[in-house]
Amino acid sequence: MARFSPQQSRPVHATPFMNHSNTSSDANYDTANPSYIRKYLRTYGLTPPRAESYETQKTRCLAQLGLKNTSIDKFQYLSTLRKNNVHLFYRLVTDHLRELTPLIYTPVVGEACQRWSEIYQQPEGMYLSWEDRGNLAAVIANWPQPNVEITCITDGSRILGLGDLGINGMGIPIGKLALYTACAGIRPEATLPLTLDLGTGNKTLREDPLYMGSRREKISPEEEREFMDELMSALTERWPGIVIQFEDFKNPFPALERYRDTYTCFNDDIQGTGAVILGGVINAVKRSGLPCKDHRAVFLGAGSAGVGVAKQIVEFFIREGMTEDEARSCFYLVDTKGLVTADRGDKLADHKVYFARQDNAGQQWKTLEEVVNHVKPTILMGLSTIGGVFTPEILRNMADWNTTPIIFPLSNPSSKSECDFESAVKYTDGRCLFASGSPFPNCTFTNSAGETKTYYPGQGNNMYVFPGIGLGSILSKSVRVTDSMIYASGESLSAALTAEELERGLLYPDITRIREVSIVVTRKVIRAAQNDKVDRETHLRNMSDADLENWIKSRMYDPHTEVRELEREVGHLLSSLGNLSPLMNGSPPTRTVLSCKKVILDHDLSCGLQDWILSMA
Ligand SMILES: O=C([O-])CC(=O)C(=O)O
Ligand SMILES: [Mg+2]
Repeated sequence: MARFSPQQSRPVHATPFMNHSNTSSDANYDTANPSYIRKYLRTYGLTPPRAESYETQKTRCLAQLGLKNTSIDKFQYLSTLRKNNVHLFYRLVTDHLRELTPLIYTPVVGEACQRWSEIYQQPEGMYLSWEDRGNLAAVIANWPQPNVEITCITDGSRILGLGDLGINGMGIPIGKLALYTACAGIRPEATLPLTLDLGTGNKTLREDPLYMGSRREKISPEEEREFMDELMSALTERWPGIVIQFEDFKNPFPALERYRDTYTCFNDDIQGTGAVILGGVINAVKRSGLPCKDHRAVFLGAGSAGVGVAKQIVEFFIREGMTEDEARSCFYLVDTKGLVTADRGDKLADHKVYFARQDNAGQQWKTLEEVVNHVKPTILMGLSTIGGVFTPEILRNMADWNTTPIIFPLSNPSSKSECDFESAVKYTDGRCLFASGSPFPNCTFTNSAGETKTYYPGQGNNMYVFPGIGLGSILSKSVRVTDSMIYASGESLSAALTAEELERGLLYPDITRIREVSIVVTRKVIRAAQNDKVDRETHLRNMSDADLENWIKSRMYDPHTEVRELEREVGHLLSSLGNLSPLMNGSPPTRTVLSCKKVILDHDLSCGLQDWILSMA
């Protein structure tokens, strides 16, 4: 089926779902379409007469966005734009990544999720409930797009650092997949946002009359496993090879362990966050001038992200020549009970055991302050979801102990960040190497030597790697997402900075270059898949790096060329139609008849030759 068929464009839509934002159907009403395209699409007369340039459309959209007073108003405006004109939405986002990603993704998406049931306006993505078990394949069959390549799934049980938001977490899969499209060019209609309604432990939500999910308590882990087994097989049955990203599960380890060897899946919070921080840490360690073995890292937060990040850095230290034990001993994880030690007296969750300290000689440190004073770390990581917990005193101490303290407050959204950029710069006298999960503005600061400078924060957000992990897995047709593919995404990110970015002291590439960076990340992910022999698109193995990058680029959706694609398609159709008349004399070759038949069927043409051609084939 052609992408833009007249059938889809008829004002009477077959199902209400035809309008959801992951279809391109409403782009048929693009005010940029010239009149012959409108006639072909049968939308002529249904939009204002003038065919506009993108510049005009952009001016109008940005002006309208500027009239919205609150972040939620802006979020909703952009959601509606995505629904009404998906290509225009992505043109705007790719042209204004710095300004618009915070509105469609972290941090505003966090507020949108908190208020999802209140602000809900239109269907986007799929919701699957515990009540649907046994019938998941039938429900999934309702999704109107035939060629889904990637899905992002949440059960809403740990949305960013905001806790259990139940089905209100839907903003997250939608936001993540919008970045897959904007940053890595995965076609919008090839993405499926998926939220599982498996109950919620959030009593306030269960009692909220507007809450749109089921009122049950969260199902048991055994029930969840049964549901997930059915879901994984239903998804791959309908879309063989689909890439499955798990997101914001309260306990993400069981699903990852259970499915990582049998499905093309990964967990963004463990692996994506791990890889993106790896990328920033490689650069920060280099910048610090200290060898890996002299680093000591305190992690506040020993959940999925904390452990995921620490493990990626252990791998980096090992690759730099340390033994695994030496590498592991550089890490001090702190949870709500204090430093994670083997003899603390409580039963440690499985994922914490690897990092439990054995060298504490029976002593326990209960608070972050105590641990930090004991360890005097070179690296301070925040994955705790406790806003402001990196106090001025802790930051000052970090600056006393280190020439270039590495400070990464990674919790999202901004309100949960362990400190803001300005405080980090101020209390370390401008010497910190900084990255946060959510964006912060630049700041200008005069240090104790009287030098005034503009400082640029790093945004160590997984948006730098997950688009490339996803695209690399799709294009290489990987049967699994291996550890080396994840590592490669972070390592390639660290090497992607330009000379100018290094000069500015950045740890991550400028966000405006993210599409370019995603191509490099994708190439490295594909190469890692090839090394691990999990790729099924084996003809890519023999391509040079330059050819592979060009090929990746050629496979990426570019919202700016969509109108031209449509013009090409219609041009092709018109010339095919032009070829029909000579066929009336004598019997045409079968190949020509078949191609005409295809044109007719694809485009639902009702021309006079239709019956004749169909009868010949
Ligand atoms: O969504 C984000 O910005 C990063 C992330 O995965 C999380 O905080 O859970
Ligand atoms: Mg997440």
